[in-house]
Amino acid sequence: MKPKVIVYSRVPDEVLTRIKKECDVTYYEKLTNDNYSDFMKELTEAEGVLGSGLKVDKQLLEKAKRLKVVSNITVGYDNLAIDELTARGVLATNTPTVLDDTVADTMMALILTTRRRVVELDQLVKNGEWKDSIAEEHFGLDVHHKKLGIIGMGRVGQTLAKRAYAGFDMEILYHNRSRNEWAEDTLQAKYCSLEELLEQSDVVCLLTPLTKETEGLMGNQQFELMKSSAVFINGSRGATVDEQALIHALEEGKIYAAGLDVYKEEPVPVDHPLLSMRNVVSLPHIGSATHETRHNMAQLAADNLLAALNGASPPTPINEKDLS
Ligand SMILES: NC(=O)C1=CN([C@@H]2O[C@H](COP(=O)(O)OP(=O)(O)OC[C@H]3O[C@@H](n4cnc5c(N)ncnc54)[C@H](OP(=O)(O)O)[C@@H]3O)[C@@H](O)[C@H]2O)C=CC1
Ligand SMILES: O=CC(=O)O
Repeated sequence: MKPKVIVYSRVPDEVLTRIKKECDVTYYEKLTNDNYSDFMKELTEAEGVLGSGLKVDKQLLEKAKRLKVVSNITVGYDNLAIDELTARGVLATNTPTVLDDTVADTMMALILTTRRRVVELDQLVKNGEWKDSIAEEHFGLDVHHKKLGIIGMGRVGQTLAKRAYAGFDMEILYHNRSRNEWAEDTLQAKYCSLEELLEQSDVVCLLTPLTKETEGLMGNQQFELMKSSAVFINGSRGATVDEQALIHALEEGKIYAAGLDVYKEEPVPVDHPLLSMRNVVSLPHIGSATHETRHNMAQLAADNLLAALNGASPPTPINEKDLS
């Protein structure tokens, strides 16, 4: 008998067909209030789930007695209670590496749009406010030859650093808990304390995972250390930033602008104060959202799911080594 699997996010037809060849699939393009109770019923029999964004915690796992694998179609896995999964012998997998270039491109886009005021000036043209040659009040700030400080110099961080160093002649600073020798050797990246990085950088880009340690990592004290001409970019998770502190820093001119792909609450409410600020560029969590990359992520998630259900080692496991 084929193993029962739930795919709870939209995946390309080709990927779904591949999973269906080996599994008995229940497919929800997305979970909603209307289908959630059906999903929970299916979960009691499921051996595998595949999708993005589902909060997999103790409560949910208590209902999912037959579960063998949770295949996340994201690299970040702060939605998964890894200790609970491991304690139950459930394998968790994610989709690292295949999205690095696309997410780094998104971060570069936020850096350029915030410093060069691209969105604001686009609005000015479309509103018919371009009456004369643009004067100083609309000038932006350079990106090239400036200092880029990356908090979280991992796979995505170093892919961004490569672009900034080779394409924009930027000087790279970074802060991690451990050293990234590749970035130091190849990009002359300079390892800094968080405080040094914040004080010196013209662009601060946050790319850590969301963990107990990184929750609220950027607060009043941290924004206070930044240059008033610096921009802050968040590509990690919304909860790594105290949003009230960010609003305060922007209102008081303590920083120049912010480029955000992630928010504490997603979708971010339309009346959120950050959305009414002229110097905030806001994206709807689209770091990896290109056709090509989302396709590759879904393929990798399917590879992980099918390997785990076949008793093989999945390509990108999270907790495999902790399962006995
Ligand atoms: N906006 C989007 O669409 C996307 C968002 N992301 C987010 O980016 C995150 C990073 O992805 P990826 O680069 O693949 O992950 P990696 O694990 O490769 O990199 C994470 C980096 O963060 C550092 N880090 C972890 N904890 C801390 C800490 N407490 N203080 C300082 N640095 C820390 C790690 O270094 P060390 O262990 O030495 O501290 C590591 O270098 C994801 O977890 C996800 O949240 C990723 C893809 C798309
Ligand atoms: O936020 C996206 C991810 O892949 O993590």
